[in-house]
Amino acid sequence: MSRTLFRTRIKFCGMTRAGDVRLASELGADAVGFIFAEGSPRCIHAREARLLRNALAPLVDAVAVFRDNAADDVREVVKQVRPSLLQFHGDEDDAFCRGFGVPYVKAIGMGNALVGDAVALQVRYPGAAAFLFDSHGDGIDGGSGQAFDWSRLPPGLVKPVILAGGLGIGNVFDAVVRTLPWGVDVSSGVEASPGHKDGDRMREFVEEVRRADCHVEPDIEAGTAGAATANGIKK
Ligand SMILES: O=C(O)c1ccccc1NCC(=O)[C@H](O)[C@H](O)COP(=O)(O)O
Repeated sequence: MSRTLFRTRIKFCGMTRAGDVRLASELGADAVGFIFAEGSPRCIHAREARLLRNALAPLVDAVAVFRDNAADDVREVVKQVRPSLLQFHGDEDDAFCRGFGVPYVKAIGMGNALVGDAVALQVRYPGAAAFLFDSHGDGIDGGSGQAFDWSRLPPGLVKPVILAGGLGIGNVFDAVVRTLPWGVDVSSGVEASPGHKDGDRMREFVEEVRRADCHVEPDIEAGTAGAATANGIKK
């Protein structure tokens, strides 16, 4: 697809306030994330997420984020919140992730030394709708605000790639131009404090992603270097 016609998808994660959800919708975000991972400062109850979901505009996805939650917890969230996507950050296998009748995204922790190549990931998670690469692993948690080395993204993935981990106003332009992901996911980088988003940062983040979408590297346009992206989609 021509880069000029491509729009990098944006997910704002770790929502805890209806006003932030509403603003995300108005800014043109594609999705917001609700965290159900125990121990996260952004963790909310299914009942709260259900109310937050009602603040979401039509055509914006609600994503429910888990880390090794019990199947009953996931079922309860699916029932109450009706997310359009599930996102799994723990050691869940494909059978578990597929077991709820909702498409899922598998988060891959780039903090781990051994991530596996594209083939290994796709064989391990054949049901995944997309892979989200984040910085967690080796003592680092999801939503850490830490970036990883983007050159470690496994090339040749057929499924869409969502880039996460330490993105913010200062680096998301470079991140998009260098890795050409299907989408970007941010939490800490647009926050005033954990779970409380900063409206100005959210707006600037969207502007930076859109600026990157309009920025066509000559070598990418000519199809010489970097045209085949981490997610295998030529833009
Ligand atoms: O955000 C959390 O607190 C969290 C805790 C446990 C598992 C996942 C979590 N976040 C989910 C995410 O989608 C990403 O990790 C996040 O958007 C990227 O975080 P950040 O580096 O803060 O931008």
